[in-house]
Amino acid sequence: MAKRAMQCKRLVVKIGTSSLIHPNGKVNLQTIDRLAYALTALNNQGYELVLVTSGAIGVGMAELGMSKRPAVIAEQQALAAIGQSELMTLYTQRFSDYGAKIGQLLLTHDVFDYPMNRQHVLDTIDALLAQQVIPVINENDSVAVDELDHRTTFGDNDQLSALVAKQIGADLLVVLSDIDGLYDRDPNRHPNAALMPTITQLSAKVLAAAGGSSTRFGTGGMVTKLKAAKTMMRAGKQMVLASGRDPRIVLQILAGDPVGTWFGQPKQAASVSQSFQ
Ligand SMILES: Nc1ncnc2c1ncn2[C@@H]1O[C@H](COP(=O)(O)OP(=O)(O)O)[C@@H](O)[C@H]1O
Ligand SMILES: N[C@@H](CCC(=O)OP(=O)(O)O)C(=O)O
Repeated sequence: MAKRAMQCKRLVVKIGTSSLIHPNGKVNLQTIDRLAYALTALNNQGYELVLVTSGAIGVGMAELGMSKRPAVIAEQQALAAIGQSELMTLYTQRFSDYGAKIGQLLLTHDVFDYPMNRQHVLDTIDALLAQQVIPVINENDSVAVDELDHRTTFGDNDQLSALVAKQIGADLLVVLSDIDGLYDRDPNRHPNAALMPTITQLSAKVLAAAGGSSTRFGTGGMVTKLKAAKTMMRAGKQMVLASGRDPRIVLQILAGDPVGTWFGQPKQAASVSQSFQ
């Protein structure tokens, strides 16, 4: 297969809990290390990038040796408070191993609804990027209760990452998940499911393919990832959904390797779809 034509200067990379935590509940240090390596490599090449990371609750559970996520919201928030600082410690260590600096932003989606708050966030991100510091974003879990229990249709890091990408004018959102792309059915439930490499329209068939999460640590499943794709496509931008098993895949994505599922507008797909002839 030929390469995809990826025109990109500014990108957002989102990684989900299920890529950061082993099935046994321990933190996946190799994934964090490889993510830090890949993003630092891109930073050094001159890309402007932002990391949106989940994992605060998962790392908090690992810290306390808990195997089951508590149902009580305040307990989840307490775990996020514990895990977020540990997560940032791990990122700070690993990024500094490769010579990159990072800065933390904890956001709620509604900051973008208020022009002054929005401007402050955008100014902060711009100032970090101007210093080649990589902004590392998570949802502010002690405030953003909606997302923790998914009682509302909005709010999770898949959609937050798309919102951030749109607001900062990123060309590309890369969503790293525990699955290597969008399938025509949930592959964890249907072994014969087929990967869909290129999506130019979120048709009823595509939307119907998306199920929820079937893992212990993930939350949104494919539904929130397609909502993120919709935000990017409407903004005229691209998204790639790929496996977070080895985050160095981001380097392959930017090199145009046809991995995962590419989402974009039909006119952008002209160059992309040639790769699948
Ligand atoms: N059509 C589909 N294609 C791929 N994955 C799907 C689909 N429908 C549901 N899923 C589920 O979505 C999961 C990924 O979402 P999630 O568990 O929230 O991961 P993350 O923590 O990476 O955000 C997959 O493991 C899979 O079980
Ligand atoms: N903000 C929460 C995670 C929310 C979330 O969207 O999780 P995921 O579905 O794993 O990307 C945390 O850091 O634990």
